[in-house]
Amino acid sequence: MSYILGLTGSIATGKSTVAKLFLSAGIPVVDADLGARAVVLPGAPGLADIIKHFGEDYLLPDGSLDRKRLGALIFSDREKRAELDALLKERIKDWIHAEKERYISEGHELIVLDIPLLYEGGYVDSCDAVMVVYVPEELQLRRLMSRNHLDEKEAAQRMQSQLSIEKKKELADFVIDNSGTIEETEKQVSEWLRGHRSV
Ligand SMILES: CC(C)(COP(=O)(O)OP(=O)(O)OC[C@H]1O[C@@H](n2cnc3c(N)ncnc32)[C@H](O)[C@@H]1O)[C@@H](O)C(=O)NCCC(=O)NCCS
Ligand SMILES: Nc1ncnc2c1ncn2[C@@H]1O[C@H](COP(=O)(O)OP(=O)(O)OP(=O)(O)O)[C@@H](O)[C@H]1O
Repeated sequence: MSYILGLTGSIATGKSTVAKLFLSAGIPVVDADLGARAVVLPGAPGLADIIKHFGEDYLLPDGSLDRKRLGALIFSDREKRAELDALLKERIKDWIHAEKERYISEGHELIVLDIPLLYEGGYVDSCDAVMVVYVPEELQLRRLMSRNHLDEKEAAQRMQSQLSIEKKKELADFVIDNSGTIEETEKQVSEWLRGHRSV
């Protein structure tokens, strides 16, 4: 039986950083953001749906999705975001499910599902437990502004498009505090692994 650990947080709290630590410990990670990109590749039905709904302005000259433009639209408009979610949700879910099943069939003892919208998207029942990567909101805002080169208003809008990190921390089975150094985060993940590797 595989143990399915859901890994989440809010935007820029450090999910990818923690996912890399699991990967380097040899644990398979299903990355929902990769799935979200796969379903809108040129030729994929997800991209056709987006263009039909939002228009050809959201295509780059090479035929790929203009992610920057679509991001600017959906992070500043709740209704548009709900429309995009409705177009992609099931396709992303199917992609995640297929990846999870592939790793289960390979007999992995522990499989991590790295899903930014794990709580919002209704993935809790797909996991045996959920780990939340936490930083206080003030630090989240600073890291998001710096990583994505956003001003404070744009970064705050993106944070508000998800359930707050404080709420996710309350819901979590396990919390990794990523407000210190990467080494401190690594220590918490190693400790968790020591306690759960043979679950
Ligand atoms: C709007 C898009 C094109 C912007 O692309 P961009 O390359 O700028 O951002 P990227 O995909 O790397 O996402 C960055 C982060 O934004 C957050 N995010 C993405 N989509 C959403 C959303 N619909 N609602 C809330 N937060 C979101 C996630 O934390 C994600 O990790 C893209 O985010 C997208 O297609 N979103 C819809 C798909 C989705 O729901 N993705 C989340 C996977 S569970
Ligand atoms: N412990 C840390 N110390 C300093 N910087 C960090 C730490 N952890 C992560 N970062 C930085 O913070 C930013 C956000 O981290 P990361 O990309 O892992 O977040 P994420 O939760 O995966 O984001 P997203 O929701 O957008 O996928 C990155 O620029 C990363 O390099």
